[in-house]
Amino acid sequence: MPLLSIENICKKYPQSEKYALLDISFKVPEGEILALIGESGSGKTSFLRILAGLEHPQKGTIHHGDITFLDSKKSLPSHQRNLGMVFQDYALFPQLSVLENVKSGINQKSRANQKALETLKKMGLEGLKNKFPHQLSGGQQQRVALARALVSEPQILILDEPFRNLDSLLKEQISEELMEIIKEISLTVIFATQDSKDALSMADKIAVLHQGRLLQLDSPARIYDQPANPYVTNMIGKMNEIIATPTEDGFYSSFGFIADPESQNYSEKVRITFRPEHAKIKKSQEQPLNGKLFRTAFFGDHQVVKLMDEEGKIIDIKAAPHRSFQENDRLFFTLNKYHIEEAF
Ligand SMILES: Nc1ncnc2c1ncn2[C@@H]1O[C@H](COP(=O)(O)OP(=O)(O)OP(=O)(O)O)[C@@H](O)[C@H]1O
Repeated sequence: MPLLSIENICKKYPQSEKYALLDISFKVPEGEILALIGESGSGKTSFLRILAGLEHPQKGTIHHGDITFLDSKKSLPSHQRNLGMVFQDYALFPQLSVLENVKSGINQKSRANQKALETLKKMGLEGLKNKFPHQLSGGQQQRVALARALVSEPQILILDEPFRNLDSLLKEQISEELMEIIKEISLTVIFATQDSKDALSMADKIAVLHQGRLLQLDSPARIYDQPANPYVTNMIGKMNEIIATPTEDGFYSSFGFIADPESQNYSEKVRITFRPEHAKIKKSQEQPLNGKLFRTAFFGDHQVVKLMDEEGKIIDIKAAPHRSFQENDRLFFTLNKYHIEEAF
């Protein structure tokens, strides 16, 4: 089983004072889909380019099974790493037809035409084979770029923000197609994204990058439920935070009382954090927790209710889409799941 093993990658660009990547180490088992998530400038593209052999770090090693991609003595040329790549702007050759573009992804020239045609067919692109990139929509260009990346049957697929330029409908369609292909051929995939929803829904593991450092690498569920620190928490969806004071049988907060014998384990103020879906708006007013309705935001299949305390602090609660609320209403809620930690 070729395991992709990355150790201690450090990258600093000339004329830059900061490291773009600092001591990045992790492993990706064969067939796993890993999402690299981080805001702009966190180092995602730099990492993918190093993995692809297009950029060289100051330090670090990369092995794929028993093949050395990179160590202190050598760097295997990109075309010998058996990987496919799709970058943000697709990088299709404008002067080449779709067929020629896909053929350019094949190193071995024998049967190149036949292979390229087979790949185009598999991806439903056969009818476009004589068109040029400027005659294609963004979604079609994306598919051609993907066809070119897959035509050589790589073992690793690298995608840099593959859905950035696509509208949400097309994004869903292409990501589903991509998942099907990936499952069929058991590819190892590493994709960069700034969108936590893409990372959570598509990846087996998520690696969170911040200022060139790897903050957490975990399954989507663990990253979501047990973020390692406040940065990861905020990167992956909304997390509400309430500061509360422990008493004998619970916690007092600006949104009311949270009955919980756990409070006995705390003597100082605590931070109570919870996701919007872990609170529930109740019809009954006999709940100790409540807030004034500040605003609702409608998302089709759900709405987010924003409640405010007396000090103007706002929390988000997910609610069914059809429930109607009036601004300034006092709404009562319960907490189903939350995390407690010392506040200071
Ligand atoms: N060729 C370069 N020369 C100098 N600095 C660079 C170069 N490429 C990237 N950097 C710097 O390295 C850091 C990481 O950039 P990188 O492009 O890897 O981040 P990113 O997470 O991919 O961002 P984005 O999502 O905007 O593409 C940034 O501070 C960036 O300015």
